[in-house]
Amino acid sequence: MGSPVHRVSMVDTWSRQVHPDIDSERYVQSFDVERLTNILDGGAQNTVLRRKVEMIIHSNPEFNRVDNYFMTQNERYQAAVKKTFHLQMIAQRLGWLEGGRELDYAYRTLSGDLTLNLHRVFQKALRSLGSDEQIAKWDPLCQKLQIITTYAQTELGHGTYLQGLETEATYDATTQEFVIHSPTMTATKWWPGDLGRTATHALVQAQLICSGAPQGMHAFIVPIRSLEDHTPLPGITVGDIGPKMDFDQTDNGFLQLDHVRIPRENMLNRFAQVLPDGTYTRLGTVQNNYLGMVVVRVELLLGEVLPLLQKACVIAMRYSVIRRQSRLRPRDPEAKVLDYQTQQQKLFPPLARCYAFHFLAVSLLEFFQHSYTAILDGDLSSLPELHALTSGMKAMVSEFCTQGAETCRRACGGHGYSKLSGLPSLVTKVAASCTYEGENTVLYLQVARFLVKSYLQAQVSPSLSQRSLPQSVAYLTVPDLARCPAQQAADFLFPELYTTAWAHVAVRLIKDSVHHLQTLTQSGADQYEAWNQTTVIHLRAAKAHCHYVIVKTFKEALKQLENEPAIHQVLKRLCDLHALHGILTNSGDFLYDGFLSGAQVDTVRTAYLDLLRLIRKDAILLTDAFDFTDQCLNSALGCYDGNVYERLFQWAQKSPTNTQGNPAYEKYIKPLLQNQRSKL
Ligand SMILES: CCCCCCC/C=C/C(=O)SCCNC(=O)CCNC(=O)[C@H](O)C(C)(C)COP(=O)(O)OP(=O)(O)OC[C@H]1O[C@@H](n2cnc3c(N)ncnc32)[C@H](O)[C@@H]1OP(=O)(O)O
Ligand SMILES: Cc1cc2nc3c(=O)[nH]c(=O)nc-3n(C[C@H](O)[C@H](O)[C@H](O)COP(=O)(O)OP(=O)(O)OC[C@H]3O[C@@H](n4cnc5c(N)ncnc54)[C@H](O)[C@@H]3O)c2cc1C
Repeated sequence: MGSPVHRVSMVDTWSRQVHPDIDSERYVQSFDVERLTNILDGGAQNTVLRRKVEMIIHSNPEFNRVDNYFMTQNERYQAAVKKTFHLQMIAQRLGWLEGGRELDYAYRTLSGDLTLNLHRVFQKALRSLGSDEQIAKWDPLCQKLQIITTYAQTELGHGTYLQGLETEATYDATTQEFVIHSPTMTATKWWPGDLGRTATHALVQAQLICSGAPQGMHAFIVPIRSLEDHTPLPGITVGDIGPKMDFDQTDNGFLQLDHVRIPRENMLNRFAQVLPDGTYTRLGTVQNNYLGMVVVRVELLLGEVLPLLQKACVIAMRYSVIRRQSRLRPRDPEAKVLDYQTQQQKLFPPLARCYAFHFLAVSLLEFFQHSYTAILDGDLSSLPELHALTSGMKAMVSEFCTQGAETCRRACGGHGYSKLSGLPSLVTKVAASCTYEGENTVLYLQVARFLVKSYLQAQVSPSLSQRSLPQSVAYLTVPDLARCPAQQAADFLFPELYTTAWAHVAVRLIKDSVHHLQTLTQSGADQYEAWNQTTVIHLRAAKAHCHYVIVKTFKEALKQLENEPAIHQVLKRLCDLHALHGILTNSGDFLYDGFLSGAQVDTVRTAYLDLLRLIRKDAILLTDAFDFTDQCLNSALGCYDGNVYERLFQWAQKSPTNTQGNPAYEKYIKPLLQNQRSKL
């Protein structure tokens, strides 16, 4: 078993006693929590390493985060720079490499406290879009922080529609340079992280113009600040975009370029290049230059988005066994709020999603690693499926993590509204993930486009396409059940059954979306108008497909755990809950064509409610298994020991509003009172 000491706060020396209400949740363990942590970490040796990294960080006062909630935007930024560079020094001393496990664990531990996230995005884009020589030149500079970089794609006028970007990169063959220019106000780069005050170089996505002809979006490395004193270079106007919903630690910035000249070698040229005389050559389509985004979408899920929901679940679950409110029976003591079925209904579906999304992200990463090397070598055959999968999964995971985090916040009642609970900042952070790296609706529609193509391919030659269709849509050719055979609640607890049910709904909705599209085009609408008039229908189909992929992946992950019965049992319950919750919240889609009857939906609900009861006894252990330290959670409600009220009270005392007197009294209240008194 894992040592609880590791998880207990090291900052609050007064609280060493674990609250009996949370202690009792850990008495009887129906599975080995430590083993589940190991599984989530990808092996026991990783757990050991992660904890070692956490110890190094937590024992270092430079990384203290207790004052975070009381800082201004400026203070947060400065603290983040300080911590980021301190971490880099530690990493250099201990030999932690970028991309290595130790630094990844350090980033996880300090998530939300560091800056230079876009420096890492730049590196991923460089490795995807740069030639081997370009990587060899720029990557070491990035690694040693000799240059600080950002990824500058979005403009004031365009974020989604990359073909609409206005920044120009015009090739001048006489000097063999590109002239990078923002021709309009709306061409101003807007949003890139680390740009406002920190970066020395930007990867600028711009429309390439060669011999007078536009060639679409390409990536250029542009120096923007002096390496001597960080002042903006000639032709560069740069600054911070101002207050945001969150991400105070990040200097999201703006950038205007006035005919800035860079050498020809600064265009990233793995997939396209400009020869000295201005001849342009390209491998495949211009969309290959979007590869950097695909990479980041995959890595975001496990690295950034999912931990936000996991943390929200840990906090809300722990608080819910400490918080006692009302009585279940008149003579009982007040009940833990987690014992109310409605509280379980709030918290257990997000908890189940934490696990579903974990196994999804692991499987997606495997698929990605498998196809990425081939793509870099010029074999682009897996790119359409990779793009569709990463787009869909990024959209669904961020959508449900955002929804789940807000549900957790509200499940904590009034205290969930206090920043000291940690929940508001989790909610506002995760909300951004629905927008950055591709706005979710837009990404779902990319999935829909892929589904329409795949469906049509499957129709042309079902037997041929059974072999040639990408694996994630192979189910489009599998003979479908018209009616669900399940009758009893227990029948719905077969992963094969509910995966088939989701496949049925996805196929029907995809077929329906294609039908509507074709009906409109046959009635005279052009293909673009027909597409727009059916996008609401396509969106639904894309979401059903994503549900199917996630349920199927969870089912397959369970299969790998069959030799660990206790863990298998508890995760199977979560998988069942996840799938059945999805059916219940989308029951119209299952009822529509009679796949399920009303009576069967009732039976699904019976099975689902039973699962809530079963999961209840393991709920705290299932969140303990995420193994976040108290420092990492930084929540007065979510600490391992459950001493919620003491901590909330103590933390509130640190507020400057309590420690710095009340200047408003001296300035406004006192004079008014004195004035009134003098008139009496
Ligand atoms: C601690 C927290 C850290 C937080 C860090 C946050 C950092 C955030 C960074 C950012 O946000 S960077 C900016 C991200 N921006 C985006 O993601 C933009 C979103 N837009 C797009 O991805 C694309 O423009 C689009 C929406 C996919 C559409 O592009 P376009 O209009 O050019 O293409 P289409 O006409 O729709 O499609 C043509 C063809 O190309 C295929 N395709 C599109 N994208 C890709 C891709 N990435 N990879 C491969 N293929 C792609 C598409 O499927 C079409 O194929 P066919 O159907 O014609 O076969
Ligand atoms: C916190 C944060 C950090 C960011 N960091 C960076 C960064 O480092 N670098 C960078 O380059 N960018 C960054 N961005 C920008 C981000 O990538 C874009 O905001 C995002 O891609 C969405 O684009 P947009 O803002 O143009 O939204 P829009 O596309 O204008 O979306 C507005 C609405 O229009 C809808 N819409 C748009 N197009 C379509 C369509 N074709 N069909 C149907 N509906 C459509 C959307 O669904 C949405 O409802 C960041 C943004 C945030 C919030």
